[in-house]
Amino acid sequence: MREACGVIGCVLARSTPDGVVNVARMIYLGLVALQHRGQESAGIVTSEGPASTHFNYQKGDGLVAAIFTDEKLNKLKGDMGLGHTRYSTAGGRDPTNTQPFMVHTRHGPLATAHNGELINAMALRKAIMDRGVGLSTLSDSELITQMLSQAPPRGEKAKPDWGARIRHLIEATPTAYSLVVMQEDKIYGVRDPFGNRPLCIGRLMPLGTANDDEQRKPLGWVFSSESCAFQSMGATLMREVYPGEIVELSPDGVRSLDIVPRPKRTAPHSNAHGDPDDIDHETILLGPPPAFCIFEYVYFARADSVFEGQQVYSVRQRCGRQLAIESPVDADIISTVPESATPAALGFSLESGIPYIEVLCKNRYVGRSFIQPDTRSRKLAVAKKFGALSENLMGRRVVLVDDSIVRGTTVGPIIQLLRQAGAKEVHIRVASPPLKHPCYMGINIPTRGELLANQKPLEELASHVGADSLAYLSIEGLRKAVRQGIVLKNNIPTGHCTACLDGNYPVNLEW
Ligand SMILES: O=P(O)(O)OC[C@H]1O[C@H](OP(=O)(O)OP(=O)(O)O)[C@H](O)[C@@H]1O
Ligand SMILES: NC(=O)CC[C@H](N)C(=O)O
Ligand code: SF4
Ligand SMILES: [Mg+2]
Repeated sequence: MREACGVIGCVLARSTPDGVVNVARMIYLGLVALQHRGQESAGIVTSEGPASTHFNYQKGDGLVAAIFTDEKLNKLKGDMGLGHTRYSTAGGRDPTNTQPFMVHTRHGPLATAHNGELINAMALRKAIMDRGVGLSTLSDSELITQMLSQAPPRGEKAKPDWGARIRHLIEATPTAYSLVVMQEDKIYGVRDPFGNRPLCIGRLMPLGTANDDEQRKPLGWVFSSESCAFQSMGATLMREVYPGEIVELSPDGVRSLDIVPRPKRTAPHSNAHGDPDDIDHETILLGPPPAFCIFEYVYFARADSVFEGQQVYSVRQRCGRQLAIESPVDADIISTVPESATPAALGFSLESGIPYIEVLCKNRYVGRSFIQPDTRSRKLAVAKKFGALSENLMGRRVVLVDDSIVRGTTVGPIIQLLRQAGAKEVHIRVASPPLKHPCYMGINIPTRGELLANQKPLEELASHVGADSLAYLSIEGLRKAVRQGIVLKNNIPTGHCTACLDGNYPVNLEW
């Protein structure tokens, strides 16, 4: 499986003295924390203020730490900026698709960074080209940048109305996107009305003082795909951007401009915390439920990130507990396929009372996913990533928990490895339901045929991969584990996309 992208936006407070915070370095730290979301390319764009005729930018291929040398970071001057770390879903790996995207508009430079995939990209592309606008890439994210560079159909008075432009974009494309948009001295954070991809707001705080955010003056404000980035930046989580919400960060603070519900619109004002304070719940409740990607909980996000008021780690642990209830095994030890499955394996162990013991040593220098062209390379890729802890395994009946099976690239060779190292039995327990349908919303889940769960009937999968038994968590079990810890302010409704599991896409696909 491939990850989603990671986005960052950062604005310094007007009162922050020069030289106290280096924005480019803050964004860099945030991107390093979001590295698990994309490993193909990354970029940072900074602005030196509303009077500037251009933005400063640096982009490159590969991992964040390798791209942004001291020399490059020193060139990124300015008190606000955007960052992006990419896994391509549209337009391929070509360097022209590396984000953030930038264009010069009638009102100065504009930059955008996008996590997700526009489900109606083809139609939007055609509409933009029909207006005589040329596009320079095949990326869906360029379409967003182009649409925002034009006035909305209702027109504008003397100045551009960025809230109205973004609202028009949201109305034109229902999902899937979390965006950061920089223009003049503002950064806008936007989640699509289904809230399919994550985005949260943080306060950049002075370091080494008491942990009382309300009493201290923030040094600035940040957007991030995941809250795990805030700790690395010395920021604290304020809240998530709500589905359909447009939030503005400026040197003066955080302001909620609008929430575009599914399907009607309200216009809330915001209080001192940037929270919308007059949400029209009736209108929001009338629409279909939100569709936050449930796989953020299962696999994509870092375990210390918080979504919907709960830490991802706790959800994964509850998935493991639920799996132990649904598919118990008589065994000697419970173990994990490091890393993202570890909380689920611990949950399985706690629920079953069977001890948790590590059986695989993971090479920390091998990245998350390893897509190799042929079977031999794939098997060797597993050997490259994992070594067996044979003394923990010898003669034992092992339950091996993984968070998900996509192509089955990992599971088969690992079972072989454990047996060769002396395991007596290997039982596979998967802490998510079978993946049967492709994703069109920003995650590269392959075609139906490539998905292991579609290759054999469930009863035959264990012998197909060489396990003594194999069982998945049920869809209801996953939903229960996710819903149990949700804590939301303002009674905003919740809902999760489970399309890759049950084929129920949040919107009608146009093809
Ligand atoms: O069935 P497959 O096609 O092999 O894909 C599933 C595996 O890929 C992921 O791990 P990954 O190595 O990407 O990341 P991790 O180290 O965070 O677990 C996931 O956690 C599974 O282990
Ligand atoms: N993984 C993502 O979120 C990708 C964003 C965008 N569709 C791109 O391909 O650049
Ligand atoms: S189809 Fe699956 S991976 Fe894609 S958004 Fe929905 S839950 Fe997430
Ligand atoms: Mg894994």
